[in-house]
Amino acid sequence: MGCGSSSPQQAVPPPGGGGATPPAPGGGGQSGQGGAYPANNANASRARGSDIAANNGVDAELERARAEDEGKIKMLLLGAGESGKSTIFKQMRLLYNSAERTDDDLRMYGVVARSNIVVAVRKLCAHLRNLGLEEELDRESRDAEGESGGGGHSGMSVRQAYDELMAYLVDNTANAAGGMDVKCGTVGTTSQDPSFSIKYPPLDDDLNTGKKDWVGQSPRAGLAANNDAKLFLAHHESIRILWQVNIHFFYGWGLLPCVRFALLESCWFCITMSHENIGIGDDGDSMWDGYLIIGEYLDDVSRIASPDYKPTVQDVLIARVRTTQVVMEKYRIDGIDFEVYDVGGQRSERRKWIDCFDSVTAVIFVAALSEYDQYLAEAKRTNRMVEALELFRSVCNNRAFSNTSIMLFLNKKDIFTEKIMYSDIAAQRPFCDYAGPTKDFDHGVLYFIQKFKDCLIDDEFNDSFIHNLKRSGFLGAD
Ligand SMILES: Nc1nc2c(ncn2[C@@H]2O[C@H](COP(=O)(O)OP(=O)(O)OP(=O)(O)O)[C@@H](O)[C@H]2O)c(=O)[nH]1
Ligand SMILES: [Mg+2]
Repeated sequence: MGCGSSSPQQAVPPPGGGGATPPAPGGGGQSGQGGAYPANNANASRARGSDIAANNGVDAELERARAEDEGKIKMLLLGAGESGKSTIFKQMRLLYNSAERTDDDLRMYGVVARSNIVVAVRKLCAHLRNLGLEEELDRESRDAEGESGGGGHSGMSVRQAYDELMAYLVDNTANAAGGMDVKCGTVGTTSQDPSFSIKYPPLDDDLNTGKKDWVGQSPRAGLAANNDAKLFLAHHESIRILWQVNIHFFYGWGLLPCVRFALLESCWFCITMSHENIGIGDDGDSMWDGYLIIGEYLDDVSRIASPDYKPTVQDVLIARVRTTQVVMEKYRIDGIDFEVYDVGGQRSERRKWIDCFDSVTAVIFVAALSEYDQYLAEAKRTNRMVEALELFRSVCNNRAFSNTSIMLFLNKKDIFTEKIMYSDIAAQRPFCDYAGPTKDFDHGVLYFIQKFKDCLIDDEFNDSFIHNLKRSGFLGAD
């Protein structure tokens, strides 16, 4: 999504974090070495005395830290990109940290939610066009509008909404600038009405009310996300209109056939081909996660567009921000101190992992079950599940974790359930040895569990360490 390194949690400093800190006065290793301050004997012995006192202080401090460390549980969330680590991290925070998120955090997530919607809608519109479905969109939406009585209070048709979104979100053929009236309708067919103009809102003001937008901008969300959030505010009505005829897709009804087809195709597209081909840049995220955003955010566009909008707990949970820093949260659960670390999973992020490999009590390895037929954002020919297995192998067999418990969390079960209905496991080259029945959840899960077990050199992996996560309560193992 390209929102930059905007995690709201505590960022972890590099190892030996005090490296850049100036030496404490009197505590430096150079005193008494005939350095900058020559001392007489009395001074020298006083200096030695203070050295000893300082050393004792340091020793006591180290001892205290060691004792503290001994009772502390340090947990790492590891796994490939987009496997769901940060979502679990956020879920843990919900369970164990009662502190409210700061307004600064919420503003960041507000920007991210809005930009997530734009990214998903951008992909959807681009695929509708790439698949030559514009005519169908016209026809089907006219039928649907006939039944529902039109596009809502703006009077815009679905096709006009689509054309506006194509122009502003996909093609950038209509460039918006703060506070200027701009024309729309440079692409497409039906919205080339020159009277069709929209006002691009100045940053913090709602288009219609002029009211200050609570979310505004968030430097922590990164430039791209802020720009997309601005686009969202300018075009949320079109997004709503395009979506309203598709409401409740997730519950199995109401989606225009062409939009449903584009959604499914776009998922296949991301699975089987490179994002580059669709010419809208590669945010590195799969359309399947766009699915979730489409399913959960898009029904709520008006709320999210409101100037009073403050992200809810659920909005924060599903907001997708690629992790680019190691972040840590501390909890105290039943009198035991926990430190939980979240890391970025994409290949370029993994070199930062080593910074937190010291004295780890437990690793939670997160793998998305649904990724068996998807390819990496950062290496388009590598199957995501194969990558997860390789990564798991290297984590389990890493000497740094020889005394560490490793738990495997199998995530995105909801997507897996839906996907196996039409994406055969055995049809994927790396998993052509799958001999179970098609469309069978249990056999599919057992097959992948065995694949993970096969990664272990010794066979000590205990089944109780394997968890399937529920979609709605991510941490509930079943
Ligand atoms: N449908 C569904 N989506 C999920 C689930 N878990 C996570 N997601 C979505 O998957 C996307 C990626 O999740 P993240 O938690 O950001 O993944 P990550 O492992 O932290 O990714 P990196 O930070 O890039 O390493 C987000 O859009 C989540 O909302 C799940 O169980 N089901
Ligand atoms: Mg993350």
